[in-house]
Amino acid sequence: MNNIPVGILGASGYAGRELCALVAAHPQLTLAFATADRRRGETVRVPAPLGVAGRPTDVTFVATDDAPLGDAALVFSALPHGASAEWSRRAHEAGAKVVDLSSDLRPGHLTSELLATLGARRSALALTSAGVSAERRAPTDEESSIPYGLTELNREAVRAAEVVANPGCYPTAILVALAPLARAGLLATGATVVADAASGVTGAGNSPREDLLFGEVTGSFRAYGAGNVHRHLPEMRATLGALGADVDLIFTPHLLPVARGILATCTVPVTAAPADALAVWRDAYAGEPFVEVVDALPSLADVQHRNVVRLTVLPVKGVRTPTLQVFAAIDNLMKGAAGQAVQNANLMLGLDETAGLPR
Ligand SMILES: NC(=O)C1=CN([C@@H]2O[C@H](COP(=O)(O)OP(=O)(O)OC[C@H]3O[C@@H](n4cnc5c(N)ncnc54)[C@H](OP(=O)(O)O)[C@@H]3O)[C@@H](O)[C@H]2O)C=CC1
Ligand SMILES: CC(=O)N[C@@H](CCC(=O)OP(=O)(O)O)C(=O)O
Repeated sequence: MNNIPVGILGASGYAGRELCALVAAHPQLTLAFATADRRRGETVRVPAPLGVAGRPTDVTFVATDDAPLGDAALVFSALPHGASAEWSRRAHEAGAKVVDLSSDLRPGHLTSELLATLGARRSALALTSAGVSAERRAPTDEESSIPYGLTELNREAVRAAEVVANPGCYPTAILVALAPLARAGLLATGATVVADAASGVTGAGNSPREDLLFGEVTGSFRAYGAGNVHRHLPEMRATLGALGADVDLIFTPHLLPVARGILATCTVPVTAAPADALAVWRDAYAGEPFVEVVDALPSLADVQHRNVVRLTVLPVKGVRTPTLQVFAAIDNLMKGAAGQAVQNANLMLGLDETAGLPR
């Protein structure tokens, strides 16, 4: 299958631009439309993604209202949360499969308020009445047919799906780091897992914000969303719960003065320290094309412009409770957003999962 038409909503944003580059260089996809409202009518030159053969391509933005949704076999929505779910519904009703990059459709984010707003979306996205009455919590599999698109954890559901909720960038790094422990039953009930993570500023999108000005960010480093209140906690809690872990998660994001990349350090008390801790991750991700389990501590330079999670694990010395530290690095725009969205789209369209993706 070649020349499969795909559309991109929010194509002028950071994630949308990355999607334009990946789609333009993809061997089997072709761009049906790319939307931007403030920059409607503008033509931009999109370079080929690093690590993927291809030439620069010109992309002309159309207004979101003018997007020919029905022309696309699959639509990526890289719109801000709040706006995205409604456009995902429209794209799906127009006949397209959908990968929604926002938090709107992720587990733990579907609220009764959002579901009420979406109204007709219920049947289109196969949510049952149980989902509509749900308060802020993860819908069960019976309530929602929208898989959480953390591909390595949910591959078969993604392959069969019409609509996929692409994960947040921090959860991609942290959940890939923690999932093998949850699956191996090594997380004690009630244990406290601490995840500290730092992200480059493209994680915040490209809408103007005073706290993201060069002068505010450069040469500095700070936490934000502190007090365990960040928007990504619900999807991480829901996913850990679905993997059988009953733990407390404390997550603190930090803003790093680089353009792209996330490094997450997860400190995890375990029921018993495995003799060869790294083997747990090597076994869990054997054969995974986009997970690199390595001996050395991963850095942002290792993963920038690549659709991978690179991780390692070390036992923590000098503490009474057996404890591991898992270090995971990703590119927030690639495995954390556009790359993983294309990985999911490849599966949904019956293509090779790795097609068009920089490793
Ligand atoms: N940046 C990242 O690392 C990650 C982002 N995401 C998610 O991906 C999505 C896109 O993120 P990002 O690219 O960073 O965001 P940006 O703010 O950089 O881009 C947002 C895009 O949406 C358009 N847009 C904004 N508001 C509306 C609206 N009300 N209706 C229609 N179009 C609108 C913007 O264009 P215009 O203003 O011209 O309309 C722009 O094209 C978000 O949901 C984000 O949460 C997920 C994981 C990681
Ligand atoms: C540095 C920065 O601000 N990062 C963003 C996360 C980006 C992301 O993953 O976004 P969504 O969950 O919105 O899709 C934040 O902390 O809100």
